Amino acid sequence: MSAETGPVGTAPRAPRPVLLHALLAGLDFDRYFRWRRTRDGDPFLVRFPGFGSALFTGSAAGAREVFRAPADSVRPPLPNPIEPMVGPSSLILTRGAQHRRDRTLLAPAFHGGRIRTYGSIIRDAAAAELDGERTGTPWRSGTRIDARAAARAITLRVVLAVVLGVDDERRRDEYCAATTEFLNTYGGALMLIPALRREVFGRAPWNRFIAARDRLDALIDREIACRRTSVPGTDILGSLLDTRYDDGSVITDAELRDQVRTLLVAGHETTATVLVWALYRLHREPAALRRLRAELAAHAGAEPADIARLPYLDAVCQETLRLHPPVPIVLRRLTGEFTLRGQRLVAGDTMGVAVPLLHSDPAVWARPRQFRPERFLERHYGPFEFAPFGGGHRRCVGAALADYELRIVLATVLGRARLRLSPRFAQGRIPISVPHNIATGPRVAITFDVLESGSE
Ligand code: HEM
Repeated sequence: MSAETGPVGTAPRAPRPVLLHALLAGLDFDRYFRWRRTRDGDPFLVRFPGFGSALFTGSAAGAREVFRAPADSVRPPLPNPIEPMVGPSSLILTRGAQHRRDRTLLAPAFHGGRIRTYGSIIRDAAAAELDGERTGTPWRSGTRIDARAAARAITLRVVLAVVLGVDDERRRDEYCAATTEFLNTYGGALMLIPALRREVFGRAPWNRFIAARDRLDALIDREIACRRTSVPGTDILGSLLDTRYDDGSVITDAELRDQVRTLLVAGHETTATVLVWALYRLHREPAALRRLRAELAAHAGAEPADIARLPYLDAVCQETLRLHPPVPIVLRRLTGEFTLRGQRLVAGDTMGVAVPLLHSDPAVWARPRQFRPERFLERHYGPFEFAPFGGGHRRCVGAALADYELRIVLATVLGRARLRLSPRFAQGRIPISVPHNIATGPRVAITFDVLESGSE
């Protein structure tokens, strides 16, 4: 529900004390959501101080209702914590006719056939990280790897190549530095407390964020200006410059800048987080790791497109996305009346899918807390049971790229290196997930020790 209107009709009230609930959700939202489902059933209302409330469902029946809501009856909630990062023209934030128009422009650049041409770029990006191109330190036995830093470096390299065609070292370094600084200056506090978004004598966190965003925008603007006067290129920017809206007009520079920034942000932290969790889970489950290694060994030297089709590799990626969806909540704000799981909502109310709950619904998933990729070989799960990329008319536009990238990077890393979780992570509790910019990921930096690597 909107903060202004409060609950209507039969909809439940936000639990009190509000701040205590916000604190519990902030400390470990996964656990908080599970507790709320057990206590209140499905759906339940959660209040986000500063952003209003949302009625959440974590069931397949509820997800079906949310994802099937007519496109004109919903829009993204505003204010939105990521708005300063992606900008007002971002596909993530636009609605109605503008969203339809931009989606039609962007979606073809992410179709499966197009994505498959990026196979060698993805494999080379993973290999470059193992060779130590970024750090100067190749993965050799005895090296300790910070999995998030390594995964981010790989996925940033991929997204820069795929979206902007960046393939030379100088430009890559420039973009990597600007994007990383941009992301690092937008911490959890700025994201969740809008009151902090103000300039204070040029020294506040907000000032640093604006300066970093300006630096990244300057690079993007330079790229757009250069491409407008030359051959557009085969990357996603090229395809956006080359395409016209249905009325014959072209995308403006300001809109293009927001879309490019969106793709850089949405397209690498998310995938990087899943890679970290996949490596972590596999190294905690020796049988799964053995089975995957055997499958990869049987297809050593295969083309990326063939690797990406391997069934157990596919199951491992799906099971990781099930247990650790990097975008754990998917929200829709209503423009008219709607009924979610029997609860009446009105215009301005917000409803959402709690993806971790959907992915652990005992009615669908046997032993849901267990990492068991085999479940994806035994049964097909429908789009309202398994929805790491959301659903309906706003389903993640980069899903095919992310799926392809996950499989090829994982295969390249496991094919070239033998790793061991550092002793502190090898046993004990699974780290909790917290928001990192646009995605949630492990709160602590998970590290691996390299036992053996193709770089030696
Ligand atoms: C494992 C990686 C990823 C995950 C789990 C993920 C997940 C999601 C989710 C849950 C949504 C919201 C969908 C909804 O509202 O129903 C979304 C939207 C979006 N994602 Fe992804 N994403 C990933 C990777 C990517 C990549 C690689 C790109 C592009 C390079 C991308 C670009 C976008 C964009 C532009 C949207 C907004 C779509 C719209 O509103 O029409 N994502 N993503």
